Amino acid sequence: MTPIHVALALACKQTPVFAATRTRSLTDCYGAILREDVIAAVNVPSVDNSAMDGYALRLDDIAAMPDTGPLSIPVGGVSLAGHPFEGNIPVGRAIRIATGAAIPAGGDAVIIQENVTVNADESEIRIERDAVNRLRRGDNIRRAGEDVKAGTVVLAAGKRLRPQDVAVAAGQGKDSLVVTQPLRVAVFSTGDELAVPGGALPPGGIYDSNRFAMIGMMRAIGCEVTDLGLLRDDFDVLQTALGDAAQNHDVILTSGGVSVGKADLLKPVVDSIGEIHAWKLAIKPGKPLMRGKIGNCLVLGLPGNPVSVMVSGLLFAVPLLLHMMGARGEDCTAVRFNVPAGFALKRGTGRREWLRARLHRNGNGELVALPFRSSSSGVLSSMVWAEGLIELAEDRASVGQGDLVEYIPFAGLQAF
Ligand SMILES: Nc1nc2c(c(=O)[nH]1)N[C@H]1C(S)=C(S)[C@@H](COP(=O)(O)OP(=O)(O)OC[C@H]3O[C@@H](n4cnc5c(N)ncnc54)[C@H](O)[C@@H]3O)O[C@H]1N2
Ligand code: MOO
Repeated sequence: MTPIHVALALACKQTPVFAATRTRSLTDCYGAILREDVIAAVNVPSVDNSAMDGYALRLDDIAAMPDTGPLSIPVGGVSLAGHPFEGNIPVGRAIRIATGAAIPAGGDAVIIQENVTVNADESEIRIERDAVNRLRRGDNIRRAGEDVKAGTVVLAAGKRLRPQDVAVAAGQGKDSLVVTQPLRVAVFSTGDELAVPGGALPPGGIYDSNRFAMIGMMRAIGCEVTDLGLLRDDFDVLQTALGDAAQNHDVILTSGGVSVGKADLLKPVVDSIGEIHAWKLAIKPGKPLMRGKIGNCLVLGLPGNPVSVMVSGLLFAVPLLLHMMGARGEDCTAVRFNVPAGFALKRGTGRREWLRARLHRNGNGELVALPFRSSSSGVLSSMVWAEGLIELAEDRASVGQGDLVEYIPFAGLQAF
């Protein structure tokens, strides 16, 4: 059995980054993998501007005014966002200024309007002495380039584009970006005991749920999914289906049929028309995971148990596919943090294990991680109950109450 980090590193090494890219308009880029560096063309903000509604002042003029009592300063003009005050601030004057408006030449501080009193015809402001004393150079001024400096890389190739990333590209005047073309992923389930949802359930049967977990995970990472349905445990059926799918897909993702039973045909089928690279991982759940290739098409055979299909999908298939799409390291790995355990357990070592978990505030107001009542890989409702996973390293033999455990919130995984 191979540790998952070894298997994943090897799989990434043996799986080239998908070459096909395309230029998409910004609103079609959410969730896609950026394949170009975006270099800032302009400073943001483009000029020094005001962070607040108020009055732009020349502090040297103020220094030359009486140093006791309130100050009365005539208003010499207006600077609005999109309608700057032209020229220098006249000596001894203040300029009324709006948030986002350019600081007029000579202005070196903005006093917010709440801190001044304006006379009836708005021709003069009065500033109390304590407010005068608090004035500092640069107050409420956002400097040109303070957010983004022209010439710097604002988005690096390999980034999985979130709303803020797309927004920053827009802030640079871009209306499109070069992103990875969606991977074409064929998905199917295998198993004679399975019935298609919507149809009748034969005695002893079970509805095919795995396909819907797989399709959801693939869609969530931006793949173009072909749903190939449910296939019987039959060598010829599987060979034909896999062979056909490999012709026009980049990835085939299947569930079931990868263990060691007689009906577990995925491995011999892939062997007969392609190659097998690896098929047993030191993980729980999800141990019998098959990775292979038919022509140029990557084949991932996930184990049939419903929790196994999700856990191995989230922690192996998804990171591998993101790597294929050109995602950079941190966008392929799960976010995790240490939390005290609200439970205790002993376990056999050798496999990395994920418990379905939730964070819970205990009697002392402390946040602790709690596992689901069952760790069986057949209990899909555990995934519905859970809000994340507790990860136990291969060599961890026990967890005591209050010991730190690694917690991966579902939101920290890429397929949510
Ligand atoms: N002798 C051994 N038996 C098993 C081993 C082993 O090492 N030696 N590994 C176990 C582990 S761990 C897993 S995981 C499963 C994986 O087996 P398969 O991938 O071949 O999956 P199946 O046998 O087809 O199904 C397992 C289980 O999951 C249910 N299932 C399958 N597909 C679906 C679906 N689409 N929707 C809902 N449920 C599904 C199926 O009915 C079985 O109950 O093998 C163990 N056995
Ligand atoms: O690997 Mo199996 O997935 O433990 O149930």
